[in-house]
Amino acid sequence: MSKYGVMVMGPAGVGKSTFCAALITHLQLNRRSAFYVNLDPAAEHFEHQPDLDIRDLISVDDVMDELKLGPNGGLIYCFEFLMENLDFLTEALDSLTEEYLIIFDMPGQVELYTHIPILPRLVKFLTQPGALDIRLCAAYLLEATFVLDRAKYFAGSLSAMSAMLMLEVPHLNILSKMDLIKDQLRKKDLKRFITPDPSLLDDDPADAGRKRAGVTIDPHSADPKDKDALMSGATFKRLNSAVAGLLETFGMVSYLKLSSNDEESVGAILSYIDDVIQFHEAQEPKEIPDPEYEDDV
Ligand SMILES: Nc1nc2c(ncn2[C@@H]2O[C@H](COP(=O)(O)OP(=O)(O)OP(=O)(O)O)[C@@H](O)[C@H]2O)c(=O)[nH]1
Ligand SMILES: [Mg+2]
Repeated sequence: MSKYGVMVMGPAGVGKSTFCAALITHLQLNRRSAFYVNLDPAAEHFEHQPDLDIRDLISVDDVMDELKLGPNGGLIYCFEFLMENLDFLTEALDSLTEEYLIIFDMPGQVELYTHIPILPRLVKFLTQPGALDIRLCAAYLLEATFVLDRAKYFAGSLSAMSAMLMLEVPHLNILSKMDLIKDQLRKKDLKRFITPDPSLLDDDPADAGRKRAGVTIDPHSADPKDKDALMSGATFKRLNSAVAGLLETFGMVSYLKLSSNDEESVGAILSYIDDVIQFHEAQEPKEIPDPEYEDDV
């Protein structure tokens, strides 16, 4: 029996847990079953109590105290510990039927997505045919306010693509917190961010702002405190163009829009999730009770 799941990932504070909560609420309202797995050992508050919680296996505070690690080292240790105790996941997930959407709420440390090969191992374990065999997709969130800073937006898109290449499961990129920017961008402009458009770097409002203010930048400034020079010099521009060119060449990244406080928006993302994991194909047709015959039984 197949199982179905989504792994909600992305940098710190992008709205992963809020999205998980909104998704669970939406599923409940639509009479669907969710199984919420918290894999963030440092998480503290939940709108919906997790059905399975990594904090019941290992506590990041204990790890930091006992092993004298900082928060990021502590998190990596917790994940290595989880990988050595995979029964913790198998025992809880094995009996779930195909009706459930298993929602994995991931931590925000970027180290987890880029520096170490733990996530690909975890995903392989969860999706392995003949074992848990979860049809899993990744939902990678990037905060929509990033589009207001072109360099940040392209760097974020590069991190999304890197996660995509690393995990090898169906992948949805999502611009979260759209409500924060919807009044600041015209629809036409937003389109250029939905699929990263390298020409965005040619009309960076930050450049125009500097020009208007008559600020001249010394791109060769040696003073590391001269952040404006570093972040707008010719070398930085070449780097951003290279990143934008790379994203265009691969042509893999495009975004869906999400406002977690808008149920319609959450529902739309859920239909994409359902589609990529082919959730509906596996559902048994449900028998709808017919009141005419109920009395005969
Ligand atoms: N305006 C707005 N704020 C949001 C939205 N989603 C989340 N937030 C806010 O963003 C902050 C961070 O949200 P979380 O859901 O905790 O983010 P996270 O990605 O789980 O954070 P970490 O687990 O610490 O990496 C909170 O203050 C949320 O209320 C959204 O769609 N719109
Ligand atoms: Mg969170």
